[in-house]
Amino acid sequence: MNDLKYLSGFGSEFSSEDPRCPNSLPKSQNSPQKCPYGLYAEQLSGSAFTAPRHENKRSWLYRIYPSVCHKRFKPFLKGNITSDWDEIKPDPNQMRWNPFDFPSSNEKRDFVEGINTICGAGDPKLKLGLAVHVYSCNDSMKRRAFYNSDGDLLIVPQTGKLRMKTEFGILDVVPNEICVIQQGMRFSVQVTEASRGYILEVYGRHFSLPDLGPIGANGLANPRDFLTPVACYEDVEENFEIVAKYQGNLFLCEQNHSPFDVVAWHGNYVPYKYNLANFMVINSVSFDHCDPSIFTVLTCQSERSGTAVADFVIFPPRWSVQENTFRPPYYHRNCMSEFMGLIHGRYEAKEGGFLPGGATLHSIMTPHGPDVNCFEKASEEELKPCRIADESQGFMFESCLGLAVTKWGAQECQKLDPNYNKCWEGLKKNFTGPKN
Ligand SMILES: O=C(O)Cc1cc(O)ccc1O
Ligand SMILES: [Fe+2]
Repeated sequence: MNDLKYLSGFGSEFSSEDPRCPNSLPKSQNSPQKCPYGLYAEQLSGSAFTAPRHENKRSWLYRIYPSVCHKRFKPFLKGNITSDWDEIKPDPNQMRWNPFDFPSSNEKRDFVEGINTICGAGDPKLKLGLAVHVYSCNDSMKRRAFYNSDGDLLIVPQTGKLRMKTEFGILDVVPNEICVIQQGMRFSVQVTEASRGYILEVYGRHFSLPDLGPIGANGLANPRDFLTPVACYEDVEENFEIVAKYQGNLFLCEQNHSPFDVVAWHGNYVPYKYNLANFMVINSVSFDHCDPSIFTVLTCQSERSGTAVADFVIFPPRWSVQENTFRPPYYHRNCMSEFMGLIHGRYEAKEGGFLPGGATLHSIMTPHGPDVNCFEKASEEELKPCRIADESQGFMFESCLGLAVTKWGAQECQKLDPNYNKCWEGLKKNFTGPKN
């Protein structure tokens, strides 16, 4: 199973049949009196039935058993997932986390047990807001599947390949790729080594591609580079656990068959992956530093136009050519929250201290920008065309909401770097004008 097949496109109407059951998709209707091969028809709705056509999302799944064939849910008390944003007092300080730990080798932890919430805002009950989590695991989910009833998960692996077995088929996701598993979709994560990464969860709308405006019809993340799996069922009648995240808490129920029993499906509500190396980078070729929104891969919009509950932005390898310009990120204060992670390499504004597998949070209006070394180097360097962020990939989850840090993020993970502010302490006074 190494040559997985994928369907290409973003937001397309796809259809897929497992080749072991030709003609398993009903023709020209969704719900025939009897489905081919004795399958059950089941609709998975990702939008209100009545949502406008351009936002209307649903898929039809043709499966061996309908999903309702399961026992009752009970609380599942593992990991540190939460949507309680009042665990600790607010703290506007710049925050930097050292790389998060892998599980110790004498402990077995699967993906769902290994999710820890760092920060977030809003309420899954109101379908508004987001959460940022990190995961760290060393065991595959065996006869266990997970689904999130609270929203969509954008998963950013940092170490280790994830084999995402979903109801729609199988996706392999390696570091420098991302995947999105949308609300309600069942999946199971298989790993082959200690694995770690980041998760952006959005409670409200689904992710969309940013508008391109004057860029034109092509560029940034192109729709054809988004890949969706093909139908691949298993007919296994054994005990399976279904873990659900519901209103910020985990629950577990059992059933006597595999949830990955979908023989055929069609629709526009699907899981997908994207390779960040396919991002077509657009940037300034004259002077000045573009705002990082120019690197937006996916956005989850709020009701306010042009304002995101969460943007997923990357800092990809590229040429830097601006003339007469301080080329790294400018010093700034932002009305948005900025959570950053590093997949590999180094981030141009902070060559030390911000490490792969770690993170930073610069909260609303909290000042930040290049560290002392970066400022001094970039103020003096000869402005030849040069590659930046080569062999590197940083990213940002940027949100219009104020993010609260959880108890795990602030205390229990023990990764906060108390010396983060020192990186700006040596900034000198270079002022040459009169005193008053
Ligand atoms: O703070 C950061 O490092 C992220 C960032 C990058 C950039 O190029 C411009 C603004 C910005 O917030
Ligand atoms: Fe910033």
